[in-house]
Amino acid sequence: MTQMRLVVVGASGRMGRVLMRTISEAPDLLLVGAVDQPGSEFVGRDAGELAGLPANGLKISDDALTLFAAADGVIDFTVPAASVGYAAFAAQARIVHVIGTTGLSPEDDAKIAAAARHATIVKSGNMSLGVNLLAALVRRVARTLDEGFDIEVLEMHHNRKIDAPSGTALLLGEAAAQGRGVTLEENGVFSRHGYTGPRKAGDIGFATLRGGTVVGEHNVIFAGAGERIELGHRAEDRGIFARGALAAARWARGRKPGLYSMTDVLGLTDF
Ligand SMILES: NC(=O)C1=CN([C@@H]2O[C@H](COP(=O)(O)OP(=O)(O)OC[C@H]3O[C@@H](n4cnc5c(N)ncnc54)[C@H](OP(=O)(O)O)[C@@H]3O)[C@@H](O)[C@H]2O)C=CC1
Ligand SMILES: O=C(O)C1=N[C@H](C(=O)O)C[C@H](O)C1
Repeated sequence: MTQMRLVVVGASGRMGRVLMRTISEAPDLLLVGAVDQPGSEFVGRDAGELAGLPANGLKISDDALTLFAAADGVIDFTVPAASVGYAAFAAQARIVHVIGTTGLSPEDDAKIAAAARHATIVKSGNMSLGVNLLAALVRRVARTLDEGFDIEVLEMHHNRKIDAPSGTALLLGEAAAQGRGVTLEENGVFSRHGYTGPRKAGDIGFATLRGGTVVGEHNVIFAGAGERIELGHRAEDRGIFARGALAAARWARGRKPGLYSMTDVLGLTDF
């Protein structure tokens, strides 16, 4: 098969740079475009140099649609409003769109689902193999344990992160809710402060820590009477997210339009 031609949007971001480096190491992938938002100081700069590589002659562009028209896929770790716009462009170009962006609202998700009528979209709050395997384990454990075990999701990230709780924490909370046969909308508790009263049986609690340069740490705690089960994941390097996103792009190539998750990509549906 020919090389898959990819555009990275949010190219100057923490993930954008790692993605461009990871693509340069993959013989089956070709970086054909690198995009930042109009007005960005990085537009016009060499994409290779931005990624810490030798110059590659590819200039950072703010014209996403033109680049999408000549590509097979786009890899997107940006901000919600940008990802919604890029999904519409990907639908116009009928290409693969891998979305790692977190913090999307239900309205954003509805627009992405609409774009998936024409684009092949893979979206996940965490693209790593480890976290998606963890989610499958959480679903399984939650199915076994009853409300005698309180479920709490704890996460820590670097001090530049702008959304909370993390997309991964929500993904893990959803897995716990699914396992228990309930919904996060009804059972999720996202903040506690002041005179809260005792914990309600069946709640799925979230706690958020921010500080330093932590790439991403998640723990799901099942706290019972006299014992506690803890399942966790520590991301040590953003390369795990980039490799997962590129695996998703390869998997989605040639697949019919639709909205897919990393569970589909990794074949964990029946776990
Ligand atoms: N699913 C997963 O596995 C992972 C998800 N993430 C998520 O990915 C997202 C990005 O994370 P991170 O790289 O750390 O964040 P950064 O802030 O470092 O990068 C985001 C980039 O997107 C750019 N951007 C903003 N708007 C646009 C636009 N309209 N077009 C193009 N680029 C735009 C920003 O540019 P500017 O600075 O000019 O605003 C910035 O360069 C977050 O939502 C994060 O939670 C992160 C890691 C893993
Ligand atoms: O913003 C980040 O950095 C990360 N975001 C994702 C999330 O919100 O879960 C994934 C990863 O944990 C890093």
